[in-house]
Amino acid sequence: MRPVGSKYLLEEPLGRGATGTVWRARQRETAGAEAAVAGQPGETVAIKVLKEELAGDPDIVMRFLRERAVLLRLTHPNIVRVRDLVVEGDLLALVMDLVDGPDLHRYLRENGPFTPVAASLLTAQIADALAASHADGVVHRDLKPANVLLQQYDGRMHPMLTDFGIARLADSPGLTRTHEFVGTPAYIAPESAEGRPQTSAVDIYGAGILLYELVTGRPPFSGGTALEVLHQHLSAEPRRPSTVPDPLWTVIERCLRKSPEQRPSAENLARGLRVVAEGIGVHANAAQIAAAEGVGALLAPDPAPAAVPGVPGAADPTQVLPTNAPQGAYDPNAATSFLPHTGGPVGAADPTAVLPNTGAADPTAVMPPMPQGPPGGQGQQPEQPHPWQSQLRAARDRNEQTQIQYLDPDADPLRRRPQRQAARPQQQPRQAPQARPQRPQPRGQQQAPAGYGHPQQQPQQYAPQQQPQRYAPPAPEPQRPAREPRAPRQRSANPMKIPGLGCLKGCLFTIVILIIASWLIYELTPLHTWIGHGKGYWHQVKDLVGSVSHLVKKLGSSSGSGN
Ligand SMILES: Nc1ncnc2c1ncn2[C@@H]1O[C@H](COP(=O)(O)OP(=O)(O)OP(=O)(O)O)[C@@H](O)[C@H]1O
Repeated sequence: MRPVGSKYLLEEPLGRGATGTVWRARQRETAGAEAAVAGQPGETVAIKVLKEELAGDPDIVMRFLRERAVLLRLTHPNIVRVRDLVVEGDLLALVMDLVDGPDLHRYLRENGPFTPVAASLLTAQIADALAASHADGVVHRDLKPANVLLQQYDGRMHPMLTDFGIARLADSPGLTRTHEFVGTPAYIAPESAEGRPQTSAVDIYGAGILLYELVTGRPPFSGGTALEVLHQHLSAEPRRPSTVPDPLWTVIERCLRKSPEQRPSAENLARGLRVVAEGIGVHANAAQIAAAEGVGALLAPDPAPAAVPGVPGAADPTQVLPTNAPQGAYDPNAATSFLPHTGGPVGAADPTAVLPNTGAADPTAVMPPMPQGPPGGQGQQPEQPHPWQSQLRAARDRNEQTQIQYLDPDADPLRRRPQRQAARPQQQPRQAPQARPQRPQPRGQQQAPAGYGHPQQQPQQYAPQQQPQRYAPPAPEPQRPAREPRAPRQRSANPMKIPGLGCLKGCLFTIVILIIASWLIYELTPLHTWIGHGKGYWHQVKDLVGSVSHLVKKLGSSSGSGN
């Protein structure tokens, strides 16, 4: 167990995000006066320990300290309370109330979409939290289901917005120097994607995406890469799913307006959603139905939206399309990313939309600093590729160089033995493996949080977005089984070993057989009386050998004298 400051002990990690790791922790002693909640020894809390990249930046530490008061004073029934901030050496940590329950992203994944009524009521509470924070001048900027925790009490689920101010902290001058900003591509408002000035309306856009995801199970904009998703935020209109009632669609559509000035205020959003929930419920009366149908009139924009101070590139309306592009199938629920800005017009990013496929990128990665262009990017030569494009190209080139291809073992120069043979036709690269099978979704009745209406009759199973066809490295060769230790060589049945004789062994054996056979024939037949006149076999053989050698000698001497 690791101590955090003198007052807390980290017990076990609850999860990891882009900005840090959240731990279940225990209070050792009562916190000092600087904490918003003193707490009691033994009390369990949640502590978000910020990443070293953040904690190691003096600008961020300064901002952390400056924002302390804002973070500690944000209290609302639908906001996870920050109890204390710990700055100690290179450690920055936020001590929060521990929420006993899943986050909304996990809940959706496990239970499928909500009914329109349940989705409206849940989002209304999130809008309440936003209204309170916007009134205090705090913009969340990273609204997404993973940042909504579902607290369970009294058998009900109660949404609690967390990670308030984290985006704001991470967006300190320390990071803006590097032309980066914080966000999650599936939930990023168009103005954030373009690096335009941001206001509290970015949270309304996030609420619209979240509401859409609650009723359909997926966010409205998807694509193969983060860049594609961002393009859609900028230019595509969300498609209306057939299951969404008219009044609810009016609310979603207004939240997802490209122009921030046309989105409702958080307060009006909360009110509108409650009117919709009443009007689309099965027990709605005529007046409620009529009110829901007229919800558009309630969704007035905020006349004085809270501005996001010090947004990178806020002064540069030409900055477009940031992405850290997890280049591979894009996960809409990827963690918050630090996204580098690009310069150049929107269209300039089009060629780079075909991004090199580097596989699953670490969604928590902080992109390397981008070289600074001229202030505002205004003076940039149109023909010069933006550093971001150059970086993409370099990554693509690297990829091409290191492309993995199946190599026929016979064609492998490291394995091939020098031998003459006709050139083989080159083997085709192997087919990419089939897409991974989808995880089986939990079946059975969907359980909506109590208090949010009944589950849908036919709960739509949440399914991850269809991943587009993409290059996949070939399947690794199946691992060869480890070679069995070689079995001791089988000895021949004939234990006799005559070194150097080789196949003569058989001849020798044949001669022995012939000798034995001739001996038997000589002894057992009348041959010995006819030929040998009673002499024994060996005697006869000796005589025979003697007369043969005599004959050979005689022949030799006669041929010698003849010469
Ligand atoms: N106060 C809390 N009480 C209990 N669990 C929490 C609390 N805050 C966060 N968690 C859990 O910790 C995990 C990580 O949280 P974190 O906010 O770091 O991740 P995230 O929101 O998924 O990522 P990102 O930083 O990209 O927004 C989540 O699964 C969340 O459910």
